[in-house]
Amino acid sequence: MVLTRERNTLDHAIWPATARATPDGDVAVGGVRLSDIAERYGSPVHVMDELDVRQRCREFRSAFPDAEIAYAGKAFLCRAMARWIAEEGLALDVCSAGELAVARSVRFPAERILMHGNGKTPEDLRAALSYGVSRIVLDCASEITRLAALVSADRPAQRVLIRVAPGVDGHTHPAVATGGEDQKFGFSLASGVAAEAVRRVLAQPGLVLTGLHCHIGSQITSVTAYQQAARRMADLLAAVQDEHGLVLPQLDLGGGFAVPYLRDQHGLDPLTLAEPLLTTLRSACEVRRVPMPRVTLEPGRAISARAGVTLYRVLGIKHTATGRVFVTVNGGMSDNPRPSLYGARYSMRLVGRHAVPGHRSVTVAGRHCEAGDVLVEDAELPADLRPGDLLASASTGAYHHSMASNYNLVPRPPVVGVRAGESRLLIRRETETDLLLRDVG
Ligand SMILES: Cc1ncc(COP(=O)(O)O)c(C=O)c1O
Ligand SMILES: N[C@@H](CCCC[NH3+])C(=O)O
Repeated sequence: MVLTRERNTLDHAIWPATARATPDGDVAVGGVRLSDIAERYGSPVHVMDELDVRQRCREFRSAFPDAEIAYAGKAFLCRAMARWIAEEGLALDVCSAGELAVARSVRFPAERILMHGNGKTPEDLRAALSYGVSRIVLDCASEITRLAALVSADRPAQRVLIRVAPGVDGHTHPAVATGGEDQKFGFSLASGVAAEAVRRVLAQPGLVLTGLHCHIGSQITSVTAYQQAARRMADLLAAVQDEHGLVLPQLDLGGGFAVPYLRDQHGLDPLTLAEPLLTTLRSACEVRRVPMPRVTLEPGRAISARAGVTLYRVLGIKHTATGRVFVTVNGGMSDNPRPSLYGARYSMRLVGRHAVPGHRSVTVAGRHCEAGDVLVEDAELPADLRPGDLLASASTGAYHHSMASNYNLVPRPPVVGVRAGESRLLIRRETETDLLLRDVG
């Protein structure tokens, strides 16, 4: 069997750190063959490379040694992930009582948890207070009074940050752009609403303002956008110092650092960002005569995306009258909604066997009842692809399982962790019994 080198290599920009192509056409991640994982746990199945996650955590910590790195749990959270994050010394950003429940179940240190959300419910706030999370990031005026009312007189004041909309364009997909004025997150800096939020928080005895926060969006490649946000936030730090004589010790610049999903795409790695961002912030603080605050960063995707691989079985191959070839797999928009939500592009690779030479461009479609349920529009796959073959999609560790749905009442796939030649179930496959449990009518 002849295989070109190009097709048998793995691009580690998008595949997990431990991924290796095996001589017989398979891929091993964490020392475990993907075809063995599909055999043992069924498909579709998400695979998470523990070492990849840990390495990404270490890269952030060494690029920003003085900063707090808070993993954004919305990208992917389960108990094992929360333990890895805690062990690597990161903090955790949660944005619901549900995410907090996972953190709580592994006793993630409350001192290292921040709670976010533009619409936190009273239940979210109560859960945060009851676990004693170190900071709650306030996002709208009514939340200031709601939280203050929940903080009882006999407990210590709650530390809070204020989320600011800094008016920065991160040049990303509109659905995940959160730095500008015309979106739902935060208090506007330009209109003075953020400065008014500071006044309101300072008037609440149950709340202690410890800093400011902004998050300009997700999948951002521009260092300049982060620099601009840092300057604008330094403006507000200075304004708070001037008006209230208050030095805020923390500045949370959010997450959003891009990762590549295809070999020709660019990401924004922590080492590239660190020096220009911190230099900009330091000099902005100097010019405005405010002390340099402690920086927090909140990477989600940049920690977990590349650790993930999703495996699918080919169910059928269809040739349309227009000449298009559809390869239908046993998953789709319920385990990966990103192509239909953002037009996100992915790769697909045959694993588990060698193909005879010869590739063609095909559309990999999901099993859901939507014409738009397409995972990859233009996958280069072997011409001898057949039903039963196993396909692997790389960079699926962030915003896949966490955004999965039960559309068409298809149970959500399991998540399997791999490390040092061993695999273990982290989240089991959802069953029809699970689905029926909620249906109590
Ligand atoms: C407040 C906040 N922090 C951090 C993140 C993590 O974003 P990303 O996964 O793009 O790093 C998000 C999501 O965009 C967010 O809303
Ligand atoms: N869900 C988005 C990112 C949103 C980040 C959360 N604020 C994605 O899949 O790219």
